[in-house]
Amino acid sequence: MFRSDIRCQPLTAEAFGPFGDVLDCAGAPDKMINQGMCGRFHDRASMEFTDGRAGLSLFKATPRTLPYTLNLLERHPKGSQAFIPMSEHPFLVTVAPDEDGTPGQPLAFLTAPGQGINLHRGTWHGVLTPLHLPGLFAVVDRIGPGANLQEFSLDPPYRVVS
Ligand SMILES: NC(=O)N[C@@H](O)C(=O)O
Ligand code: NI
Repeated sequence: MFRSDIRCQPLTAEAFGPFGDVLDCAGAPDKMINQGMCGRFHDRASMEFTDGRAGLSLFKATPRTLPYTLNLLERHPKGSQAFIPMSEHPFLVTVAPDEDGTPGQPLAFLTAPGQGINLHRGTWHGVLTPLHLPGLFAVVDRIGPGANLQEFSLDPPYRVVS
């Protein structure tokens, strides 16, 4: 029993703007560095780490398959969270607007190969959801005291479809 289906859409900066930043090398670099041998796509994420600091972690997550049962959303009130894939595979990103402290209608995005995301502080999201092995990601998020995780169970769940 599902509440409804959510159809995946391609991840674009415009559609994802209310929820976070898209990290990719679209278009021309902001600057060429290293004697012209490297394009720098400069300062592309709006990161926050309230009462804490930035941490860099590696996640090795189990790949899921579509259709995907979305039964949990969470958010981090004290910090942003960036997921940078360490393989050129698309992954699933699920987010939802906040409606008076609970998540509204979720949206589902499929990344293009090589795209990463930075979730803005407090954005409702599904947990990291790779669709292919190795499920390896670099993650930049808040390291600090106190709780930084609010979870919301979706019962009945949504079904995310391609
Ligand atoms: N809990 C944790 O470190 N990861 C989650 O926040 C997630 O969004 O995957
Ligand atoms: Ni998270």
